[in-house]
Amino acid sequence: MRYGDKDVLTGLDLRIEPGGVTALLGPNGAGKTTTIEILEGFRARSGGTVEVLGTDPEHGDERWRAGLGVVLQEWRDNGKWRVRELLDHFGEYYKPYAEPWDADALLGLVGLEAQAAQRVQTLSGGQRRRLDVALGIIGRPALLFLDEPTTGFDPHARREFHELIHRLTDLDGTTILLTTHDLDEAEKLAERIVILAGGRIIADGSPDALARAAATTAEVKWIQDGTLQIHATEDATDFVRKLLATDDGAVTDLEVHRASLEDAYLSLVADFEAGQAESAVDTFKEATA
Ligand SMILES: Nc1ncnc2c1ncn2[C@@H]1O[C@H](COP(=O)(O)OP(=O)(O)OP(=O)(O)O)[C@@H](O)[C@H]1O
Repeated sequence: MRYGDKDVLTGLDLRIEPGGVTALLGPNGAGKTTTIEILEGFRARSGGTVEVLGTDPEHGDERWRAGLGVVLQEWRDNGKWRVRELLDHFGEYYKPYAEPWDADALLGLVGLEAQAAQRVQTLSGGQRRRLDVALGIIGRPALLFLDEPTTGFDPHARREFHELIHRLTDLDGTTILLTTHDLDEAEKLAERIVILAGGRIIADGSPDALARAAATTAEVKWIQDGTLQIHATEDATDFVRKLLATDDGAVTDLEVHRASLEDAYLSLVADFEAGQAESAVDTFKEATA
């Protein structure tokens, strides 16, 4: 994908099997929204091949679109509608292609029964987001896209939303692709995490596999002659053994810190924000290779 003369996605190669939750993770501006907009058929790509539910999104017809659920980052339309009426109305659109959710059953699923008769514009942020999800799944999509679904949520609303996502994945075998820049959220929700940075995928795997891969580098810190020393090593035990064998008592305050996936990811984001995209990607890849 290229905007003007700026390449935003370069060589992104991704295949997602049906079922489960995949999180597309990456720092601000990594290209997550661009990627899912291309997959949703909302944005024309500059090149490459894309197939979603067996169809090129650029040529997807209404039947194809009815198989997708889309929850965009933010939208504020339909404020005057009442919640249940809006769901009934949207459900009608799906009838030629699918048996849509019954509005009341769906309100129960997303926890908005008490707001059924309320106008959309009077909902809280978290309630509005749950309505967005209800609208996204009302046609029982095979594939649901969620773009940064919990941005702006307080911790309680975030936890409730995570429970909702878990309930959804148990239903109808819905496949979910969500974007987030919150690693913690990705680890909680997804079976697979795909990290996008610098226009390409720099890590791809289960949260456990990525965490194990990232934990290979350890940081050893100590004070010697009043000066803080830091050394990164893959074999901390061997390094420490050699250090202490030669220290003559000058080494104090020895600490070994094993890098977590979060450490590797946070340093990637910090380097990105400092404009050091290339070296950030290389360091992260070394840590998770
Ligand atoms: N319509 C556009 N025209 C020009 N550049 C764009 C356009 N849309 C996005 N970009 C640029 O493309 C890059 C990727 O943007 P995108 O919104 O896909 O990132 P993102 O990973 O979703 O970021 P965020 O986490 O901030 O939402 C950014 O550098 C952005 O400035």
